[in-house]
Amino acid sequence: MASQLLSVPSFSLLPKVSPFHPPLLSTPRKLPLFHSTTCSPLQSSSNSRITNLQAVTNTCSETESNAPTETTALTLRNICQGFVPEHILHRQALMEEIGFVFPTDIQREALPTLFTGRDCILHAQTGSGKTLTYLLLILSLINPQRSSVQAVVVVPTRELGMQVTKVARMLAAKSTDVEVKGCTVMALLDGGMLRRHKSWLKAEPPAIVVATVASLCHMLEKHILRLDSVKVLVVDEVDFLFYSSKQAGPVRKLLTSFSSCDKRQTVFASASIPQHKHFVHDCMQQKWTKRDVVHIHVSAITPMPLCLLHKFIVCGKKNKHQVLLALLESDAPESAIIFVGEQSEKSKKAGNDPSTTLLIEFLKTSYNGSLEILLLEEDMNFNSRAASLTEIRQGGGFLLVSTDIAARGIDLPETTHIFNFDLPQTATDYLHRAGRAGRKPFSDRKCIVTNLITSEERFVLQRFENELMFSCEELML
Ligand SMILES: Nc1ncnc2c1ncn2[C@@H]1O[C@H](COP(=O)(O)OP(=O)(O)OP(=O)(O)O)[C@@H](O)[C@H]1O
Repeated sequence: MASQLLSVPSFSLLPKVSPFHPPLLSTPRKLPLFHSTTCSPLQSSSNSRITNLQAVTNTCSETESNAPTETTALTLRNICQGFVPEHILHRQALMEEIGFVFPTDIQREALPTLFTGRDCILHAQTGSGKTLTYLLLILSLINPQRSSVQAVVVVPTRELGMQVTKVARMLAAKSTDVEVKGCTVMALLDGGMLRRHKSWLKAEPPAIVVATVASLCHMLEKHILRLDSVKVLVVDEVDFLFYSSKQAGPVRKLLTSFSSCDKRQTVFASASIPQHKHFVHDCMQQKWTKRDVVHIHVSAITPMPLCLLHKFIVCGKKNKHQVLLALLESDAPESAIIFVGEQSEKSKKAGNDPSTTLLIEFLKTSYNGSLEILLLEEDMNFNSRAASLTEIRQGGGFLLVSTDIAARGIDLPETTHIFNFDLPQTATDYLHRAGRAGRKPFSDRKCIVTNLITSEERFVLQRFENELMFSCEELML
């Protein structure tokens, strides 16, 4: 089994410097373009891999998962029965209304392992349902009768935290037909009202806390929150947090000083784990996880969803706005996100307007379509950021201009088009931006990612194509 998959080209995003381990290669490997057919949701995923590092004693060999062959009728309920409380599985909202009937590949591969209590690294494409995977584990472990924090989910941004909290509350809500206490979920996020949270934590600790790193560490350092009763600690977008100069230190402290890996189940999730073998090794060495951590890698040879079609158009910097307008008219997206690069410090100092502002102003005067134009960027205050996303969530039909703040984890399933008005900095950023579209796990619908580039940027896009193994079709002006 172990050797079978070793010949498959391994996907690995290579950052310039790894916070996990010194880089092995300084330049990205040029990989052949490789396409494979997507796994039907009901088939076992032939390109998924599960690595158990203890079993293979540091060789980082990868074994094909032994997913059952007769999975045709396997439902989420089948997988969760006996682990997740019946009243949650019974809830109409979970199974039918929301449409969570069949498991996605990562849910089918990971849940049985997670239910055994093993630490896991969930490594699967954007929009593949990693959130529901770890939330179902959490619901299988917590006791609503106990008044203590039993699960913590750490996220990189307030926006992602709000989204995860919403899903957790929906799943954990008190059932109407049975006498079972619902679980409380606290959102402990940057920009939140920490004073109110302090009183809440003292009066009646919630069972689940969804937190940004800074807010969580603040509460831990002030001894307002303790992790003694925590059974499961999830770090979502784990690579992003480890690469963030501000957040990496506090995350490590959280994993090793504020709590011990021996006393909790640890789950890491992301669609991109650069140099994942080193990362798994470091997880064990640094005691971020136990030594029998399992790396569950779904769609290892197709890092981006195959329902995404990638295009590019070469244009001059000066006519980018007009080209975008023409694309919006010709493509007529149902909902779209336009990603714009962050303003440089130099440009800020020179007193220039950020590109986001310029683009919003241009669209407001020139775009005649029916989509509502919205803005999301770091420099907005937290209330305006929340308002932008709330407006979006009330039904699609949006044209969201955003920096990379919307690139990680944000789930807007109505998004049909992504426009990279400015190219992202890295292939990993490309993967996450593109992955804001194509987020309906069982849909065949194609979504489009269009890159507006100058002729000098063509080689950068080609590098992304090689690293992420996709190909981009050229559009002519
Ligand atoms: N079993 C399922 N059946 C149908 N839809 C599902 C299922 N599981 C998850 N989804 C939906 O799929 C979408 C993507 O899920 P989710 O946000 O968890 O993706 P993700 O893997 O965390 O992506 P990312 O890496 O971008 O954060 C959500 O809208 C979610 O409701």
